[in-house]
Amino acid sequence: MFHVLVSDSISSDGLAPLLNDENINVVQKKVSEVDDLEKYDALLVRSATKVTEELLQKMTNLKIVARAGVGVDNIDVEAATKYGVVVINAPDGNTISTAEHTFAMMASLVRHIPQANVSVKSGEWNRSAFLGTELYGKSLGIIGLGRIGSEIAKRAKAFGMNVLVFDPFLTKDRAQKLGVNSCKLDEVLAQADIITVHTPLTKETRGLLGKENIGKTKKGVYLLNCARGGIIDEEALIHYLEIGHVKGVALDVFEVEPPVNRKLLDFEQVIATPHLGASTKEAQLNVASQVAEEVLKFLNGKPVTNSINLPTLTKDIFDKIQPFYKLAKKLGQLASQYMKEPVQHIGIVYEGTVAELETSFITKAFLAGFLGERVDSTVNEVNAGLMAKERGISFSEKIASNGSGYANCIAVQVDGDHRTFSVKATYIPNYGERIVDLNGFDIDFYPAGEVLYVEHIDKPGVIGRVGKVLGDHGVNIATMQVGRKNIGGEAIMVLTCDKLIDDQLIEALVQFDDIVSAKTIHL
Ligand SMILES: NC(=O)C1=CN([C@@H]2O[C@H](COP(=O)(O)OP(=O)(O)OC[C@H]3O[C@@H](n4cnc5c(N)ncnc54)[C@H](O)[C@@H]3O)[C@@H](O)[C@H]2O)C=CC1
Ligand SMILES: O=C(O)CCC(=O)C(=O)O
Repeated sequence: MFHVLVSDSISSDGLAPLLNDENINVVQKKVSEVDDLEKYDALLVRSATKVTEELLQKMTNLKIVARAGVGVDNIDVEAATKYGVVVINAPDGNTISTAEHTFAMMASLVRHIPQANVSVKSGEWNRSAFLGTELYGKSLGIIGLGRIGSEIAKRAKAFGMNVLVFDPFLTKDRAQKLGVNSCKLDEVLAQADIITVHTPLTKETRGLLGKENIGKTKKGVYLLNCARGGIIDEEALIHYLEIGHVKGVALDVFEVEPPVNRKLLDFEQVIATPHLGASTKEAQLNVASQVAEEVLKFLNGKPVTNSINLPTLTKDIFDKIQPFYKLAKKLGQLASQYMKEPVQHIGIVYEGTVAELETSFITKAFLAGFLGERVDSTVNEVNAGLMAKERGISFSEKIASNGSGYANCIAVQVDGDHRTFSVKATYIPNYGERIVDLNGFDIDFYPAGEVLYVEHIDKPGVIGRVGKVLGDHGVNIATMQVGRKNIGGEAIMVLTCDKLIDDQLIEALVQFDDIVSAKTIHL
């Protein structure tokens, strides 16, 4: 008998596969009301239950946590991974509902429907107070064109809106297919009449619309957040509402839920819902049945698809693959940070001993590393292939014989909209990972920590200048490697540093004529 705890309100119809299984005992109670937490094999949550490390420590028999929804920011995925607990979600069950809710919020916002509703119900008939704006012909800025953003784009086009999108990972092909204009963030900010955010909450997106960026928007802009509290900074919003720069705001999500920032909610031109994006019968049935079926499969020893953290390989095979899996993931992070532009194709070639292993899993590890820099924490080797395809990135793998001269070698080429990036790496048992070729330059370094990548002309004094700039900024160099194709020609320098390299340091480096570019990469 398996014990399953459902600790948030999840559709009972959707839970039917679990409720109807006589080998499964389902308890529907809040975590705080359960005193035998240690007996449960599975935990099903929405966003109210916080799956903390402390809770995981108490649930000693727990094998799987299922999130009936998309965002897993209420689950400590790292701690779950540490305790060997699989975390799954239902990534697309609530996409349509959230897109429709956002659209409803947008229409309500520009036509003052919530305010007019309150006014009529209180006995007033004040038609002139609620003069609205048409959506037709307006420019809608969408930040984050994933599942939800794409559905909003389709609806906006049907309303005759001009759709401007900022998503650093949006390819030309996908933008063309959806009929949207792919823009830089500043272009969206400057041109959009209405801006809606649909990214996950990550360290890059927290405060994405903060004091500086909201300041770049048109006076009279409308802003919406139906993704995650914190992507639009609440204090900055208050400021721009107070000075009349922002005309109206629609919020479904808040930095703290329920919201504590009453000042924001007190503005007449702010409309709000209590995190209702996914609250439809359909979405709740979808996400509940998706996770119920996955949990049932998992408890019966079958592989699951929407796993956030753990791979589904046997330990024996995983142990052999692990060094290459770790290396491939780092290569993915390296390529993603180097490219910082839309990518069309990723080609991976395996040589030597690595080619005898389950390379499709290693390719997925590369994709997980690559997409993890761009999408959110829900990317892993289980879902990376699907996610890459969804984002218009094709990938291929080949097995080659010899060539590199190393006992094993992973060679990757990434083709972007404007350029190509290539890297070769090897794993030497008892020694470690080495990058042995970067963009066609022979090099040899251990990929870890803060990496400074400098493209320069091979001339005397360049290395000294770089060293001095780092010294002047208090950055200690741990290792340094140079590579060139011919004397006096193009060259690269790869330094690993003991401290974060900031934008000022990069600006100081690119002042020199012989330094073509400088980038930081965190591995
Ligand atoms: N209000 C609600 O009830 C719901 C809210 N959500 C939230 O909506 C978010 C988006 O959901 P999906 O569309 O399913 O996710 P998704 O993963 O399909 O799309 C996210 C998109 O954001 C883009 N992105 C990542 N970092 C970015 C950045 N710095 N700047 C611009 N774009 C960036 C990614 O490239 C991707 O295309 C979820 O992470 C979740 O937090 C999801 C469902 C319901
Ligand atoms: O469970 C809910 O209603 C919240 C949905 C959500 O925010 C998500 O799926 O990320």
